[in-house]
Amino acid sequence: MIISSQPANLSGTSSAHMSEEGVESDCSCVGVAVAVGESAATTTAGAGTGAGVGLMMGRAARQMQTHAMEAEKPPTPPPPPTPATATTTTTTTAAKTTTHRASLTRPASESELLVGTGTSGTSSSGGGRPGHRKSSLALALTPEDDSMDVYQRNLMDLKYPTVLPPNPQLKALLVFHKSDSICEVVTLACQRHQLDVTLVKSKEEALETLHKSYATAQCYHLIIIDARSTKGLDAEHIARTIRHTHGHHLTTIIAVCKKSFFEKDDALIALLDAGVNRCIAETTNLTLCSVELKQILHSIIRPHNVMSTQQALYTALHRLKEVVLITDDVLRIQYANRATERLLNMRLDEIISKPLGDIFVSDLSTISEQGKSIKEFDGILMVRRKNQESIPMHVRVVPVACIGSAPTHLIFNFDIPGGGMDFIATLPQPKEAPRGSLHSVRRCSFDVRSIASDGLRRTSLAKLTSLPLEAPITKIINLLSQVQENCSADEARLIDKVLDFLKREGLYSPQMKEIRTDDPIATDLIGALLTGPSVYSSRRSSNDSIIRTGNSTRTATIVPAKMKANPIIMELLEESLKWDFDIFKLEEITDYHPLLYLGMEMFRRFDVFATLNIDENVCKAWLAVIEAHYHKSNTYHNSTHAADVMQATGAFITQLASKDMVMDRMDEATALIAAAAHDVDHPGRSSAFLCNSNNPLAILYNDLTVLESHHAAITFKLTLGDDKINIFKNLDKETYKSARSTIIDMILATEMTRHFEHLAKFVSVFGNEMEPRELVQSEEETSILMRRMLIKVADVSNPARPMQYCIEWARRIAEEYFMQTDEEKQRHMPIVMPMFDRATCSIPKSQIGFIEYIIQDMMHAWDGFIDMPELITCMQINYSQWKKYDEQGVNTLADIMAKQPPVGNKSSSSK
Ligand SMILES: Nc1ncnc2c1ncn2[C@@H]1O[C@@H]2COP(=O)(O)O[C@H]2[C@H]1O
Repeated sequence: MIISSQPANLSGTSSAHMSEEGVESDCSCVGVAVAVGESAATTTAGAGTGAGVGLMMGRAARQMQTHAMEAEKPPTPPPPPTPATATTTTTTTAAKTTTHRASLTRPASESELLVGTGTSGTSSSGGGRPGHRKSSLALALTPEDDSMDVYQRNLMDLKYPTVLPPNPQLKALLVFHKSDSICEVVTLACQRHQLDVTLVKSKEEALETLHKSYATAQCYHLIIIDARSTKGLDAEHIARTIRHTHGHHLTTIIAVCKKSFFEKDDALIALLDAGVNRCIAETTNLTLCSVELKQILHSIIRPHNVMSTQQALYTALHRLKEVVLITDDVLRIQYANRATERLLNMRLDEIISKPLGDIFVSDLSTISEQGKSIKEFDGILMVRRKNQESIPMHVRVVPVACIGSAPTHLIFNFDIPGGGMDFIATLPQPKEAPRGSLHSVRRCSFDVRSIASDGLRRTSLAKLTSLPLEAPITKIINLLSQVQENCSADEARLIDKVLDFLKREGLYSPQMKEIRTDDPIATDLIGALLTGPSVYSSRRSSNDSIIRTGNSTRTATIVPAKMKANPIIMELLEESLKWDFDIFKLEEITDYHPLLYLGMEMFRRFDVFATLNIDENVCKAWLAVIEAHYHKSNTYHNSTHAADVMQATGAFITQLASKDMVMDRMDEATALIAAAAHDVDHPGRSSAFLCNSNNPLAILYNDLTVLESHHAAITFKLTLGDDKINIFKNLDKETYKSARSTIIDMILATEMTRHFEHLAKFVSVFGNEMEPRELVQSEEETSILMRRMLIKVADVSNPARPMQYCIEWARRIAEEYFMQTDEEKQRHMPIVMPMFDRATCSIPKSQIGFIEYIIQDMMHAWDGFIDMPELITCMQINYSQWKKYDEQGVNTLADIMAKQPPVGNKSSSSK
């Protein structure tokens, strides 16, 4: 006695709604996968577009037209089953039990076998070798009889080739609490049908075995659970759990129940509801059990295999470049492939279930009439796209009967009159993975063979695919390509654009075109800051001479200045962590040694002496030497700027700590050291200038990150070059290595050509709702991003300082730019920022541009992270002030300075 479940276990695939008749009908009209020429078999997702039609038609359809109706004839009936003989069933040793093997591999006795063979199914007949399945063709083409000669006969009968379903060695997992006689009979029945049997005794063991089988892609096709009593095993629970286990939603589950269960249906229905496909009654009769099992193999497991073949065909159809639409007999759209979406410029949900009349301008009555009389249509129809544009299409309509003789579906196959596919070319192209990505190479493995005529190329591509290399960007591109498989035409187009950008070089590099071209100051300044020096190289004049900058022989002559215990300095330094700290006053009262004083204060506050395990005097000497290597003649890039950046760094570290984002002591120390040294030996000219003048530094660093490379290198050259100033000398090797790497990374991060790259990365990690630690980045990677942003913001924080300081910094940088322009003019060099000409420059405009393009977003991102609203407030006040000056025509340095109250006692460097 058997109670069958609904074939609910088939749901979840697009083939779910197919009747078996539908499946059989399919065999007459496939061929798409071959026509598409893509690796359909590798893609299982995406084909399930919701169509409930078991019919296919593609390029092959054209040639098939004349045979189409023939194809609708019922398939050739399979020959009757061949009676099995006793001698054909002596193959029970096939089973490879992995668990409790000893109890299962007992060969069946002759008598048992004789009893069991009378009515058993046929697939084990024919002398099949133990553990070896017969030709897959047999199962595929002759569902009721798998002997080779029958297969050949049927193949001859088939007008159109079919796709063979997979035919793996079937594996059965038996979950029996104990190996009693029932368990033995089930085992023997399985072995009789050449199933590879594994026996387990508990739910845990069963799930572990299933997990392993999934992990090794060796899933079980059949699971038989002992459901006779809930004492040993809770079959209902096991079935439910299995259904929720990865890879087992389609596995066939059988429950062996007590005979008495079949008298009241509650228990059986509960089992079926839990995901069991069929309940069978316990029996010690091997024949009965074997027949039950054979029926299960035929009625459940084989259809699953056939269904999986349909999935491959759906995938092929989905990828087809030709437009294929399938309607039901009343012309409601049941299926549309992706080419249809592109043609109509509509999403699938806008197409499916709609009356066909919605997309055709032409009268369709002829088609439906002809459909009823089972004739084909071949002619021109006007198709209406989403934008109401009408286009003529050559349409072929083939009626298909799935059940009975009346057509149940109509297959529409479109192309352009005259065969020109130019129209399609103007639409978004099929979603191929970007060229060059490993994904594209993998997906197009068939194409590789056909396109690459020379074997060498083929081999190298094949090698490429097997390399375990995949950049994160490739992963992103692959993921997006996967998304494209199933999205609407509009979304696919957008993703195309995204992919286009992702494939470009310099992902995070700013694009000049985004800068307003009618704003020459912004164009000049931002262009000079954000683009590499190469843009200027073509403008280099031939008579440029090599100049030497800096003085790298100062080390020996530096004598650390005696620090005066000046109460005014000490009082000022009390405020050294405040955002409105007066760095210019410190510059003045320390006699232009702000870095030494501020540096010592910061080192003391953040316990750097202890962290580096170094004497205070070494630190003092180090600061003095570093300060001495800042050029006093620079109006902006002097040691006051270094002290200012160090002060901002200290303020940020303090704020981070107050927000429970404490940096470790070494990170604090390295951040302060990097800040102090980040512009050391700056020549007061930009990298572009150095490149244009063939400066030795530009030659040394190949025009790349010239100044920042120099600042980092000279920092270590000076530090390691003199034991008296070597602040790292007591660090162990590993700690030193890591500290050095952090300092170099931070100094290099101040290079403005990579400004947007750093900002974008920071925002993508910290601007996210998720906790940074939940993102792909490691903790170390996120802390690197944070440190880079910290020093960058500190470096260009001057527009977010209180207004009088902001204006003074603007004056200093403008003056330094002017001096560069002066020299460029004088030496007939390319002028990097022509607008920074002291005679004509508008300082407010330059500051407005600088804030708008560089500072604003960064400050908001940083404030969002660190929570220092005073940065934003100051920046906004300054911005309004610059706007006001601009409106008032207060442009030159002189005009602006005339409006300011005195700041400190201006030095020669700040005049
Ligand atoms: N207020 C400002 N106005 C214009 N440019 C600035 C200003 N502050 C900093 N900069 C530029 O930003 C750059 C940051 O890196 P540098 O310190 O090498 O050089 C800096 C200057 O070129």
